[in-house]
Amino acid sequence: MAFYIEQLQHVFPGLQATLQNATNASTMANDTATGLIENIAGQALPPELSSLLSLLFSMTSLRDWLKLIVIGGFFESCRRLFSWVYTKIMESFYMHATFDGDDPSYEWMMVWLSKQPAWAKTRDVEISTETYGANNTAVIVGDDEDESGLSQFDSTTSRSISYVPSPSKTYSLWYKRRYMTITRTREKEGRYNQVDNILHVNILTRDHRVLLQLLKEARKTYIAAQDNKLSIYTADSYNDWRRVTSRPKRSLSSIVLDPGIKDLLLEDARDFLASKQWYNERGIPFRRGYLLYGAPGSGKTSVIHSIAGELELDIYIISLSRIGLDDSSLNTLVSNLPERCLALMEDIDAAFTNGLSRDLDEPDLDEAAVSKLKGEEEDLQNGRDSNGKDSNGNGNGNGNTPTTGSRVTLSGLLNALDGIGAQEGRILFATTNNYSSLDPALCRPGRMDLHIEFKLASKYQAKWLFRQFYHPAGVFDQSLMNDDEKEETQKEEEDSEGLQVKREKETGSSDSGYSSSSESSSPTTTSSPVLSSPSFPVSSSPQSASFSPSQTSRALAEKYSVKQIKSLSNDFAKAIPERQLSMASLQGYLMTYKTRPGDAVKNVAKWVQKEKEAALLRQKKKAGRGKKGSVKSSSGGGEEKEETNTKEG
Ligand SMILES: Nc1ncnc2c1ncn2[C@@H]1O[C@H](COP(=O)(O)OP(=O)(O)OP(=O)(O)O)[C@@H](O)[C@H]1O
Repeated sequence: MAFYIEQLQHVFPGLQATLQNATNASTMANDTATGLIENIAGQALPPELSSLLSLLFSMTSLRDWLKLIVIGGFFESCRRLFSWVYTKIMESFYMHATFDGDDPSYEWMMVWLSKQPAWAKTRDVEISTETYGANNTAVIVGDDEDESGLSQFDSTTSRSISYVPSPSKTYSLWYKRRYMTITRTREKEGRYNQVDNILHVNILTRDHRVLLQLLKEARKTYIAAQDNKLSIYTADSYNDWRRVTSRPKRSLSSIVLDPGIKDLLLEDARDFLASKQWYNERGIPFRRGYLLYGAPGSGKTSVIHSIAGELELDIYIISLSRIGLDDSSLNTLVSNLPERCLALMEDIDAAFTNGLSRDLDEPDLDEAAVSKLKGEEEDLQNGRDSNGKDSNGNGNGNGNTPTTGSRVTLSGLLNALDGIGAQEGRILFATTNNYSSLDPALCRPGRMDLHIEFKLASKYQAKWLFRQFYHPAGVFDQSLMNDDEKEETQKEEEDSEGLQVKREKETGSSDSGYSSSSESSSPTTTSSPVLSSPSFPVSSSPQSASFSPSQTSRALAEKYSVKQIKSLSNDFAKAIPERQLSMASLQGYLMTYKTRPGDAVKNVAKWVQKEKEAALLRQKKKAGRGKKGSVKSSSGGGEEKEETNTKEG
């Protein structure tokens, strides 16, 4: 204790001295301040103000604040100077490139980055179950197989989990021995604060060729990642094109049409794309339009999908019935199409006929078109006819008139298709089930140059669909056939054409399955033979055929040789009535016998019979409704008359 007291006595004088010094300093400062104030006051300040100032300066905390402001100001200036010097250095030694999320180049860069090892090793990540497009710019986690053989997907969403480096973080990597930093940011912009992704790339070089090389490489990587896929774009509510998905290309050989149609379409489109100069020299607008019309479920959308894949064109879906679409936004959309692309307008008649052929509860055509192009299994199982359309594409006939939210007028569409703003180099495909309702102005060459009719399935198509479906290699690839097989196939094709020519002579009408614009008559003068044909509706009802999930098991697949499949296909075709069922319904039927071609042939006659009966029933119902409707409209809404008519019916 005595020791501590002694120590305190030692320290105390020291403390006393320090305090004395501080007080002296403070008094000196006070004196200085007072002197300063007196000086100023002596010059101009009124006595009240000078006394206030002297009071303020006598407060030590204020002096400390002043010191802090001076020191803080100094450091802030240093920081700004450093940042200015840094920016100058960056500007003079680095190249800075910005990639906007809306631009395809952003996608190229993201795909390229996803292939860089540094991207996968990053430790600051954003986890998501998003697929980030089919190009997969994300690192996919956990699709290893567990013991049960199932992928370890997120059980609630059935999606795989993936990650991408977090936004607003800077990542560095080396590119061609150059240091490079990458920052992905998310910025809100526009009136509605829509989020925009931006990629900032800094490369330590002054050589523009490095950036160019990087871009080329990124584009190549993107194309390689796209291998066998095509991108599908739709317009968002701001009329900007957005890539909604990419789908695997569909091989053209998987679509069975009457001989010549696929070649005609593909060759024509190929020829068009290669003849830009020819068009320019003659002053003809470099655009080509195809109108595919006819029975629902006959392969119109599928063939467009395949052609886009063959020509390596992305598909841009223009939905004329989109809510909020008007003439000017349609014009903007069409003029914003890229130079080489395939624009698709599905059900072109629906926009002007208020859904003449569509069900009330049908989803937005935009969505419908995308999902159709996805080629979903569900779609395959039910056949296209599950959407409720009959073979004439006339919907459910319930008399209700669906309203579309679109405000596009015919003249607006005509202008968009070949007005001044219309994009050069684009290929337009339009489809309709109701050819006769189209305005001749819409169908004239220049807008729709080639009109191709898709009919209900012929025996030839039924046979080849069967072969494709059950061929052990998946697709009956004609290029892999030996000479004998090729000869046989050619004979079959000729027979098919011969049959058509014969029928043409008999009936005086062409049944070639397609007609070009030069052959086709105006839609107002002739109704499509298919649409007016009394064929029965083509509803595929998988339930109607005997079906149990276990029967479709691959494990139970019967083994058939190509020869057997061929012979079965002939029997199958014999049982299918000519031009009465859609290809989609045939496909739907075959789906119920996925691995049992023998049973498919055995039961086909029964199925056809059932389909006929169901179709007759539907036709009767429809006729009854038609009668009722016509009396209703002519009676001016008289309830009494309607009741009488129903009774009569
Ligand atoms: N000619 C065909 N060859 C092979 N499959 C076909 C053919 N026609 C239709 N399909 C099958 O039927 C389904 C529906 O076809 P798709 O959507 O192309 O018909 P669509 O004519 O466009 O019908 P819609 O007029 O109703 O739009 C697809 O799954 C497709 O595989």
